[in-house]
Amino acid sequence: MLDGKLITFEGPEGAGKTTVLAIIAQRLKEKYKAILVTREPGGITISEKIRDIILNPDHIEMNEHTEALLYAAARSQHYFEKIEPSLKEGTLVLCDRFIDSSLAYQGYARGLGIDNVRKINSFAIGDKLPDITILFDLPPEIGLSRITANQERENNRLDQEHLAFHQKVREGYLQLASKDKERIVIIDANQEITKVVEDVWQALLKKLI
Ligand SMILES: Nc1ncnc2c1ncn2[C@@H]1O[C@H](COP(=O)(O)OP(=O)(O)OP(=O)(O)O)[C@@H](O)[C@H]1O
Ligand SMILES: Cc1cn([C@H]2C[C@H](O)[C@@H](COP(=O)(O)O)O2)c(=O)[nH]c1=O
Repeated sequence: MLDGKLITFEGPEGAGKTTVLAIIAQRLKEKYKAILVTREPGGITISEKIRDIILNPDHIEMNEHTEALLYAAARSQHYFEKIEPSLKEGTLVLCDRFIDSSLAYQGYARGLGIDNVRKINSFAIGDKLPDITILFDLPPEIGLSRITANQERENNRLDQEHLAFHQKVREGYLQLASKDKERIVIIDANQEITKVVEDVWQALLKKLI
């Protein structure tokens, strides 16, 4: 059996990743038998528990090294318990955030250094990278205003960071994309949702054919 593919959805807060991923997953189900939708940090019991620790807004004392290590620990368990076995069964895995979040948030915006965060992740999951990454790009103030308007969304510890931090996250992502044009496709997320969905769909079709 052919191995599946790992497709990751990345971008700053409120970029529309989760909303668009759900619509794209529905469409892909018409073409592919096996689709798995998952997320980071989380996706399985242990990693969801780590998520609760990392994102708890009361944990303001968490230092940036602990934060980076916890994201990597959650990823290791998620990858080996859920993602890798699914890929081996030929499943198309759609993951809401993955390693590029750690590189952009912890490596670039927190200032730990992209290479240091790569090393932690290399210990956690080896040299695994997504096959395709969709990067939702938009000015952070627009993403943040979207999540503030969404009453149902829980406010997490990273949402509370100042605008300059979220601007750095965006810069970090764009820097990663400029160095890996083959894997990372930038989508303008500051458009009507239907247009964003269509752009993501076309990008995926091109890569999956
Ligand atoms: N293109 C869009 N235009 C306007 N509003 C949007 C658009 N895409 C998503 N939204 C709205 O913005 C909010 C955030 O969307 P969503 O949760 O999908 O983003 P996200 O990238 O997953 O965010 P986060 O990573 O912060 O959880 C939701 O209320 C959603 O309905
Ligand atoms: C995987 C990962 C995530 N983050 C940050 C990005 C967000 O602020 C939260 C996750 O919340 P979401 O609503 O599920 O998007 O965690 C990070 O900093 N580093 C990572 O590796």
